[in-house]
This record gives sequence, structure tokens and C-alpha cells, in this order.
Amino acid sequence: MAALPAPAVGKHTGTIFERPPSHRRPAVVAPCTVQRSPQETAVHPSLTTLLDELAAFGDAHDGDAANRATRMLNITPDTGAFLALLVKATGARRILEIGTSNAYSTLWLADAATATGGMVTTVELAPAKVAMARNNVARAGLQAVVDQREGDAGALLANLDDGAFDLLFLDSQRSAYLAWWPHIKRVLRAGGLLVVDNATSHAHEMAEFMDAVRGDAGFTVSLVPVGKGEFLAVKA
Ligand SMILES: C[S@@+](CC[C@H](N)C(=O)[O-])C[C@H]1O[C@@H](n2cnc3c(N)ncnc32)[C@H](O)[C@@H]1O
Repeated sequence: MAALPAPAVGKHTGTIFERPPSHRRPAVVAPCTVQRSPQETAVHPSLTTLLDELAAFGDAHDGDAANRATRMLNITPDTGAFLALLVKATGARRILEIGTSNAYSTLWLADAATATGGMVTTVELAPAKVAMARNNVARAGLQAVVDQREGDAGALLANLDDGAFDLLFLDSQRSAYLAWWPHIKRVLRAGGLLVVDNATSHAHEMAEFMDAVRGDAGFTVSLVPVGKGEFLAVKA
């Protein structure tokens, strides 16, 4: 006797074949002959090895580090690719990063800045991380497009000119964001873009800050589910 063809998806309940809810149906994936990682498509090929090395180092190191302050806390690789895309899509040339760590995210931004003719200013409080970042930026050969600052981001922000930046990437001390907000607004140019990491992974810690940005009529916002969640705000 010929076997009946088995249903591909769904659950058979007596005589009624129940379709699974749409969110559980398998996605139809368009055929693709070449599979590339975000790194391969978003950065110069010479940088992919170093980025892969730093991502692996960050994972291993942070897994072992009992003290949070010594962790690298790097963005995810798909967030790096997303940042690179944002820099290129907006043509951002004057880029400010708050929270360098060992420069993993800085390298993504700086590599994209070479395509826009731009420059990344990045600030980090911890001297040991500043030194690691300096070494990594040199290894990437990107010293000419990275201006590294050591110190408190709040102090730096207070001393920056109005409208000095096209894009600001915020990935630092979340409890300080609300206090920094007046300066963040001020240093972004009209049409400038704010990108904030950890918007879903640490949403509760950023709730007041994100509410302040959402409530500001001068900004249009969007929450993007890439990596740990990227909160985007464009200044009118
Ligand atoms: C999440 S990590 C940054 C990770 C980095 N963006 C990356 O993806 O590679 C946050 C960094 O902000 C630094 N930081 C914390 N408070 C700061 C402050 N007030 N000013 C400057 N940097 C600060 C920490 O030392 C830490 O390295």
C-alpha cells in the first residue's frame, strides 16, 4: 500500500488538519548562492581577521572577568555592520563615540568613516582600555581617522561645540545618559543621528533616557532589533 504523504508542517488532530500560527510557520527563504557574514560585506576585507579576533577575545575575556569594569562589553558583530551601514547611508563624517572600551566598535565606525572621508572621536574613562584601544586602532592602520580621548564623557560633552557631530554612538555608563542628554542634543547637528546600544538588553536602565528622547519634539525615534537593541533618534 502506498504511504500517504506526511504533512510538511502543522499538527494533525483527528480529522482536522490544524495550520500552525503564522509566526511559527517556517520562513520562505529566497535562494542565495553566496552566504556572507556581516563583517565580509561591511568592512574592508583586511579588517575582518582583526574584528573576528577581537570579538572572540571579548567573549572569552568577559566570560572570565568577575569585575564588570574590566570587561570589554563589546557590541555584537551585526551591530558593527549596522553602524557601518548607518555611517555610509547618512554620509556621516564627524562621528562621536562615547565608550571606546578596546575599540571594537570604534574599528567598525572608523572603517566606514574612510568611505565618507570622516573621522571618529572616541572617549574612554579606563586607562587600561584606552591603551588596548590605541593598540587595536594601530593594528587596523586606522590612526589617521580615530581621535582617541581619555577621560570622562560628561566632561568632554560639556566642552564640545554646538552641532559638531553628524552621528553620535552612545555605549557607556547608562545611568549618566539622562544627565548627558542636553549636551548630546546640543552637539548633534540638525539632521544628525544618535544611536544608543543596549536599548533592549538593558531597556529598564535606559527607560527614563529613552522617554526623554521620545518626548522631545525635536527628535524622531526608532527602536531597531539588531544586536542588543539599537535606539535611533534623528534631530530635526
Ligand atoms: C559597553 S563598553 C563600550 C564598548 C565599546 N563601544 C565596544 O563595543 O567595543 C562601555 C565603556 O564605557 C566606559 N565608561 C564608563 N563610564 C564612562 C564615562 N563616564 N566616560 C567615558 N567612558 C566611560 C567603560 O569603561 C566601558 O569601557
